[in-house]
Amino acid sequence: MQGLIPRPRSEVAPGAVHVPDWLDLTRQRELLEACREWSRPPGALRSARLPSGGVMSVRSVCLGWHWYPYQYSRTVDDGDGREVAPFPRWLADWGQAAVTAAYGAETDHRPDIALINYYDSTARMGMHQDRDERSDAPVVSLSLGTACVFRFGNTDNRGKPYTDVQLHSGDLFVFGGPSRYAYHGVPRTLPESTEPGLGLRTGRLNVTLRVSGMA
Ligand SMILES: O=C(O)CCC(=O)C(=O)O
Ligand SMILES: [Fe+2]
Repeated sequence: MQGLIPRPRSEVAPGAVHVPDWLDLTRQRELLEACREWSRPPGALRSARLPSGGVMSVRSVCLGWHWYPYQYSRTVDDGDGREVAPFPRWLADWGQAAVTAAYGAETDHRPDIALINYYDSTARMGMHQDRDERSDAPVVSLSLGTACVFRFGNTDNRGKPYTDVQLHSGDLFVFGGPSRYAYHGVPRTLPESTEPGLGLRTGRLNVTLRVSGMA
């Protein structure tokens, strides 16, 4: 939430940078509108099934490459088999600008995967590494709606040491370099904290932009 007290940017771990309020309300609304578009059937948000038999509590849709545990495909292999929706050029531009904002240096960062996750008030995400990409380029994360506790850990295991950060609507988080393969997760959302001007009544959206390293 773009409150009265500005929240400082912070480097949570080397290469892991939190930039509060990176997206102003106009940009947040644009991204929300796009998420709504991407979530419309046949795209439709779905809960991925884990090999363990469990079902993820977040609902998601992908652009560019379709992710399901634990691989990428050009087709929705765990659904109706259709081709994944294209990754738009403007979103790659946002990804590039995000990396520049986080690291303070121009880059030629060109993401080609977006994972859009929707969290209702009970959804969470266990500690995991993002390691199904064949590129060690940074991961860009954008948040909309309800805030959450984002747990950013270490590269060795799911446990401590970790740092809990609150991600609010409009916040950017980038993890790359030595933090690219750090474990991270969302232990809970904070449903009492919404962004009133956004137009998302409940829940949280998170969009991660990634480089597949695949052709
Ligand atoms: O929702 C978030 O902030 C993190 C999402 C995430 O870690 C993922 O999609 O791999
Ligand atoms: Fe992740």
